[in-house]
Amino acid sequence: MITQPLHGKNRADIPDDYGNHHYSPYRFFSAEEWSQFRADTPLTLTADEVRRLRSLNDPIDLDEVRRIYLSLSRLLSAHVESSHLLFQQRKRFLSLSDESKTPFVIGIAGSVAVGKSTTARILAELLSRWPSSPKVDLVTTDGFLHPNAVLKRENMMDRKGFPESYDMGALLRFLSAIKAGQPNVKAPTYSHLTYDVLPDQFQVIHRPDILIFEGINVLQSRSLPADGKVVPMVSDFFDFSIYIDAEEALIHNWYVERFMRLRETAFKNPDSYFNRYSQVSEEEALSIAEGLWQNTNLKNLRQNILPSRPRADLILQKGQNHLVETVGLRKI
Ligand SMILES: Nc1ncnc2c1ncn2[C@@H]1O[C@H](COP(=O)(O)OP(=O)(O)O)[C@@H](O)[C@H]1O
Ligand SMILES: CC(C)(COP(=O)(O)O)[C@@H](O)C(=O)NCCC(=O)O
Repeated sequence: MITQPLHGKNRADIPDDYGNHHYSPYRFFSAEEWSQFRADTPLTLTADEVRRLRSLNDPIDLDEVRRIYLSLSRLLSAHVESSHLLFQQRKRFLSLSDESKTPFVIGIAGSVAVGKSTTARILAELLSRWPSSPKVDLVTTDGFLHPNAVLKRENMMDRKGFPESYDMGALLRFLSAIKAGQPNVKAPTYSHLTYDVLPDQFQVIHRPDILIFEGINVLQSRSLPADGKVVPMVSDFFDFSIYIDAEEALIHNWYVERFMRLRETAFKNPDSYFNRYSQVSEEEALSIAEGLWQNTNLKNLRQNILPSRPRADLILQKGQNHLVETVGLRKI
């Protein structure tokens, strides 16, 4: 783990597991250095609200919001403001009068169990409390998974989360409608309880100022189709993107710990897809969690998720206890 001050340093100067390149497109900061950039950004969340927003097994508290999220909120505020200015300038340049501003889209990527949902919810809440009171919506990509019936038919149940398990067409159409400023855009939803897409249940997104789009696949590129058609990537629709990172061994622990805690809580619900795992022995449950991690989530992390990290504008690198230790910001 990095202990020396990082301020202004290129990652290339620091020997670590990101590789020893001569040039790094990121500037890395320790959490303490990063926290200084909050300047006078006010803390608008209470300890209770943070507790309500965090996911199971995520110990984030007000200190972490102060250390990491206030600076991030300030940085995002600068990006949103400059995108408004650029929009106005382009409108003048093109002599347009009727074009209206479309949502600022923030993508959040990272492994299963790394804590994307907590980050997404904390950010959504902080951003919506800016003095300008922007309308902030949050959509997760799991709603765009193919239903279990399709995954089973295609023999892909152990590929849930892999690129082919999503309805990419629907996902790109959704983002395209959002960026086109369309009203009442429908996003499909997913239930972790039933482990399936919820048929006929949609989230309606009506012209937000900011959309946070969170999921393991949001920074992945698509392989070019054989017919040579040009297809957009999800990240083409992003104004800013964040990758939540941690060492494989830590995420592995978090996944298994969460599974064992869900066994004591959500899995006990008779409607839970995993209900049977609340009834097996602890040893058996551990081996099931281990199997899901090794055969699906770890493979996906190595093959598809981690390779998308270099596309992020910002990398939040977590250490023990889910706390962010290093922040990498892409150089402009
Ligand atoms: N089997 C499950 N039952 C209930 N909730 C779950 C289950 N798996 C994951 N979750 C919850 O779903 C959310 C998303 O989890 P995940 O996709 O692993 O991403 P992350 O941990 O990065 O937020 C988290 O809040 C997690 O606690
Ligand atoms: C639904 C998920 C793919 C996460 O999807 P996301 O919201 O990031 O698009 C993941 O929670 C999952 O179900 N993985 C499959 C293996 C497992 O049950 O852990």
